[in-house]
Amino acid sequence: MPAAGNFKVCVCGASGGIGQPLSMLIAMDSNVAELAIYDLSTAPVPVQGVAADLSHFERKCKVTSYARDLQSGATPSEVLKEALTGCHLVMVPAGVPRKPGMDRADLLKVNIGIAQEIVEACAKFCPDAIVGLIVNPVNSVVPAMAELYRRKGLDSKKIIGVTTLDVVRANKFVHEVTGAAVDQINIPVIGGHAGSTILPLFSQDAAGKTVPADKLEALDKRVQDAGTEVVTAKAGKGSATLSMAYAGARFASAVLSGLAGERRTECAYLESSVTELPFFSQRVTFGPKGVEEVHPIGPLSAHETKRLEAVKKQLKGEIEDGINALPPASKL
Ligand SMILES: NC(=O)C1=CN([C@@H]2O[C@H](COP(=O)(O)OP(=O)(O)OC[C@H]3O[C@@H](n4cnc5c(N)ncnc54)[C@H](O)[C@@H]3O)[C@@H](O)[C@H]2O)C=CC1
Ligand SMILES: O=C([O-])CC(=O)C(=O)O
Repeated sequence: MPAAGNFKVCVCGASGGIGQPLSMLIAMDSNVAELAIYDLSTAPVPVQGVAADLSHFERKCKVTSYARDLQSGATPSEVLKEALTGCHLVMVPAGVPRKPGMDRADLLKVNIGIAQEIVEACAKFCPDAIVGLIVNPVNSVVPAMAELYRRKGLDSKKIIGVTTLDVVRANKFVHEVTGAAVDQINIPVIGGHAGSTILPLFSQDAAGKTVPADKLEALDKRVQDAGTEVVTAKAGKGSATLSMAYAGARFASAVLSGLAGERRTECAYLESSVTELPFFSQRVTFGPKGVEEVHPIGPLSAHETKRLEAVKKQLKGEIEDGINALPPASKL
């Protein structure tokens, strides 16, 4: 593993609403020496233009771009070979966002194919890299892509769903209710990343514990519905992009710091044995080899214990939906 400051990162879907600000924040991370960005030639902004723009930062990071022209017949693997070779971390915000009235699960059919072509290329060209999947529905896409890695004999714990935005939101909302310093709040959010599968553990944080009992349920519900709050406010023009880029950069920074030997802990969704479900989001410590420790859930309040049962019920079905949506092994 290279020393701190010498990592290569690829962002796939870099011209999109999340991809552009995420690429910007990653290019500013002092651990990143090279940033490769990838998108389709049909993206609203040419990815070459995003790279030209990013390459003017007064930062050491070298930025390269890769566009897949759908007319040329080039496969994702052909275009991604150079982008992915030597990568330590691949972030994937490529995919379709939801519109008002849709659930994240409605995106599975289209987004699983997008995730698959990128993850297949990661398996070929950077099988040891951590792959951070932002693309929705995280609850289903991550199990499917981890299964794809497993079938290829690769480490399925390299495939990680980015749920950091749920923690970021829970921290901000607790700050608003309690007035506690926002940088002192760290609410673990466990379970999954859709509706009632999102379970903030207010009882495990000093400020979270002080939320008045009569406000707890509404706060829990607000964290669950925060994505929809943004989708509704954007009125058909997309979902959270800026807060997601902020959260994605926080996740990327934790992974790269860990690889550099400075261990960091974040909540993340991956293959897990902390519950009877095969995939779950919980606190994870990133170290020099990637995922170093998957932490147990810890003590829960009565409200959280009750909610956990509902989380498991919904998440179980969404994990199965993802794995069932993956083409049979022979077609991979
Ligand atoms: N995990 C989380 O907490 C969150 C996840 N999301 C998800 O992130 C995804 C992206 O959202 P936005 O950036 O707002 O969408 P967007 O439409 O603004 O950008 C998506 C980008 O992906 C590119 N793309 C599409 N198909 C591709 C392919 N086959 N190969 C490479 N690039 C491809 C598009 O050209 C576009 O530039 C959505 O699925 C959304 O639901 C959004 C917010 C939070
Ligand atoms: O709500 C959406 O569709 C996007 C998302 O995952 C979020 O903002 O948490």
